[in-house]
Amino acid sequence: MADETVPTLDEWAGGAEALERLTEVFYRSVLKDDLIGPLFAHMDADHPKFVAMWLSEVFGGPDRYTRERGGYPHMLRHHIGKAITEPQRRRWVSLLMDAADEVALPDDPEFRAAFVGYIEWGTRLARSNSQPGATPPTEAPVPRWGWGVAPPYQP
Ligand code: HEM
Repeated sequence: MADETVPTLDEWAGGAEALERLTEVFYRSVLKDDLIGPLFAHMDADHPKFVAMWLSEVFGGPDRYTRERGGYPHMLRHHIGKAITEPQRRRWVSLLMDAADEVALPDDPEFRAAFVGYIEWGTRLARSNSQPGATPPTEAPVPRWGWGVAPPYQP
């Protein structure tokens, strides 16, 4: 059973609003980036909102991406065949971390460790699922990410 006294990562981050601010700033810099900008040239204007919904659900918030956007299968379809390279993955991570600082997501060690842990995991899956001939599972729940070994420090 979840420990009710420990906030979710979504709550700690500031909820949907904070994650939307994050993805707005992030995709603004992605679009200007030489290495990964071209991959996103035709993205939906609401793409930042959809990715914020995904992140909020992963981090323990409401299951809006599953209910309103098609869940894991829909997200997966967007990565299939994109042949994301390791330098592109690293740039994606790096720009997201810059955006996290810019919008002032909580910068305590516990939150950032959990946040970067999911982002490393998720981007490595996105890269491998995007390779030609990849056969990732086509059905799966949206993953749920928690604090791991270091919940918020409470003296
Ligand atoms: C934790 C890592 C990642 C997450 C959570 C994530 C999440 C998502 C989601 C939710 C969508 C679908 C949005 C929708 O519902 O319309 C999407 C699409 C996409 N993602 Fe990712 N992604 C990740 C990593 C990456 C990486 C590393 C790249 C490439 C460097 C990438 C490239 C794309 C592209 C090109 C699309 C389609 C954009 C379009 O609409 O044209 N993603 N991603």
